Amino acid sequence: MVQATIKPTPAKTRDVQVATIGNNTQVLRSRTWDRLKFEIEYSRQKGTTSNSYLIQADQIALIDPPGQSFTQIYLETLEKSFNWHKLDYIILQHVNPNRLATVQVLAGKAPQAKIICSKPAVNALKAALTFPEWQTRIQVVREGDTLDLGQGHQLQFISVPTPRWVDGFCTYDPQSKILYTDKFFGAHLCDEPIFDDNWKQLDQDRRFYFDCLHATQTKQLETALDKFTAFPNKIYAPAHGSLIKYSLSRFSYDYRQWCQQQKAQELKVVLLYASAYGNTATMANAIAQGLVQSGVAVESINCELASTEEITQAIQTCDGFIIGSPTLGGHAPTQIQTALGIILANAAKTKLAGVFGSYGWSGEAIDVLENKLRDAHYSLGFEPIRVRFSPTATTLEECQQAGREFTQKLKKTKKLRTPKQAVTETQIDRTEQAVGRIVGSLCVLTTFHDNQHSGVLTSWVSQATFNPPGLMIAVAKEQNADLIRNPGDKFVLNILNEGRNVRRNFSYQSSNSFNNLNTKTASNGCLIIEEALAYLECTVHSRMESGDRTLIYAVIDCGEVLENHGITAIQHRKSGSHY
Ligand SMILES: Cc1cc2nc3c(=O)[nH]c(=O)nc-3n(C[C@H](O)[C@H](O)[C@H](O)COP(=O)(O)O)c2cc1C
Repeated sequence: MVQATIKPTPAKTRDVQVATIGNNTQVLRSRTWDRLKFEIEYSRQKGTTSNSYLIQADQIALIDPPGQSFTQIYLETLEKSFNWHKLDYIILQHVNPNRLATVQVLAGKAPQAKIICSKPAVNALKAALTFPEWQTRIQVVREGDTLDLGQGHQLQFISVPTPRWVDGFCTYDPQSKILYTDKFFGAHLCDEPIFDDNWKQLDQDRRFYFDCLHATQTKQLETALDKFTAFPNKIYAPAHGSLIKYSLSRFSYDYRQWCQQQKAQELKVVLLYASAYGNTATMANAIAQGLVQSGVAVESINCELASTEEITQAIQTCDGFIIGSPTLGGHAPTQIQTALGIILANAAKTKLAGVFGSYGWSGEAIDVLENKLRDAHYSLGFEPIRVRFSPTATTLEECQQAGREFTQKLKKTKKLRTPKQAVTETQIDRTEQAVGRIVGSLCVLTTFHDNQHSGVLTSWVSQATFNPPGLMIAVAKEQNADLIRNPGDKFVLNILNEGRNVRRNFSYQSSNSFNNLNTKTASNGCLIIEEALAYLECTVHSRMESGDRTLIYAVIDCGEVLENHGITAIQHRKSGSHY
C-alpha cells in the first residue's frame, strides 16, 4: 500500500466549483483543502472534492448531493442559477447519514422532486428523512432500469453493490456518454483541474484511494468493471477528485491490475461483520487497512448481504478470519450468529482468529464471539477490540494496528506450519519419505535420577489409552531409556508450544540443558518447563523391546495446560530414517 505522506495544506476556504462537462450537464465540485475526516482514506491530507452532477434536459436531475460539511455552500451555489421548483429528481447512488443531512434540506426546498435510490437504501431513508409523504416521493431503481430526462438523456442504472456500499449503483447517460461512477475511480485530492489533464501525477493518490476503499472488495469491484465495459464511455464522473477523460483506459487497466495484485497475495484474511449504524463497519475498514498495508489479501464480507455458501467458501479458503459485531438488545445480530456457526463448523482450528465490535453499554456480542472462539481453541491474532459507540481517531488507529499485528502473527504461524518436506525426484527411498510424513508433537521428557535432572527431546509420543489415561513413547538407549524402563519409574512429558524456542536447549540425545528456562518441580520430582504448552506427570506401566527402540506405556497421573491459547509444536521431517 502507498503510505500516506503528511503535508500541512494551506488553509483555503471551502467553495463549490461549477463547470460544464457535457450537453446540459454540469459538475458541482464542493471543495475542501483540509482533511475532511479522520479516517485513513483522507490521511494524505490533500483535501478532497465531493462531486455532484446536474443534468438539465426536459426534466432535471441532481446526482449525489454532498455531505453536511458542504450543505450550505452547495445549496447557495445551486440557488444562483436554479429554481428549486424545476427539480424533478434527486438521484442517490448510495445513501449515507452524512449525505442525508443535505437531502433533507433539498427535499424540503423542492417538494415535487422524486428521490431515486436502490432498494437497500430505502430503510436508511425511511429512518432518516422526516419530510411529509416521503413514501410517495421515493422511486426505487433496479439493474437495467432507465429514466428518460428527454433530449437523449435516457439514464441507465447499473447495480454495483459492495460490502461497503450495499445500496450502490452507477448511472450511465448515453447522450453525454458519461458514466457516473460514484465511489469507483475516485481520489481524495483537491485541485483546480476539472479533468485528469495531469493524470500521470495522480497515480499515488488513485492507488491510495483504491487501497483504502476497494482493496478488500475486489470481487465486487471486478464485477462492476465487467458491467462498465458494456457502455461506450467518454468520461467517468466519480464522487471524489477529478473527472476521468484522458486516462480512461489506463485507469481501468490499473484497477484490474490492483485487483490481481490483491488476489496474488500469499495469505488471505476474511473480515466478517455486520453493522446497523455504521460503527462496526468503520472499525472493520480500519482493521482492513492495517491488514492490506502489511501485505495480506482481505475479503470483506458484510454478513447482512452474504449467503451461507459465500461465507462457508471464504472461511474454508482463508488463512485467518476476523469477525465483528454490534450488540443489539444484548445479542449479536442473527447474521453474525449464523456466520459464527459457519466458522465453528468449517474453519480449521489452526486458522488465526480476531474479534471486534462497537457497543453501547454491555457489549455481550463481543464477549460471546470471543468466548465461543476461545472455547473452540482458536488462537486470537489480537486482543478483542471493544469500542463504545462511534470509533475515534485513536480507536481507529488501534484497529489499524490490530490489523498489522494480525498479519505478523499470521505470517509467523504460517512459516512455522509450513513443513520443509519437498519431495525431489532424486531421493531414492520413497518409503522413507512416506514414513517421514508421520508427525508427532514435540515434547521434552524430563526425569530425575541420582539427584540429577535430565531432559530429552522426543516427538515419538502418542496417546495410547483413554482409561486409564495413558500414553506410549518410543525411546532409544541414548535417550535415557534406562531411566524410564521399569514399571513405577516417573517422568514428566512437557508438550512444547509452537513459536517458543525451547527445543534448542535439548537434543534427541540425553542432555541437561535447562539453562535460561523457567522450571518448577512436579509432584513426582521431575522438572516442569514453564515455557511449555502443557505437561503430564506419568508413571511407567510396562515396556516392550521393539527393534532399535523400547516402547514405553505409561499412565498419566495428572497434568495441566500452561498456556491457554498456545498451539502444540510439531516436528516435521523430510524422511522416516531420522528425527
Ligand atoms: C435498538 C438498539 C439496541 C441496543 N442494544 C444494546 C445492548 O443491548 N448492549 C449494548 O452494549 N449496546 C446496545 N446498543 C448500542 C449499540 O451497540 C451501539 O450503538 C453500536 O455502536 C452499534 O454498532 P453499529 O453502528 O455497528 O451498528 C443498542 C443500540 C440500539 C439502537
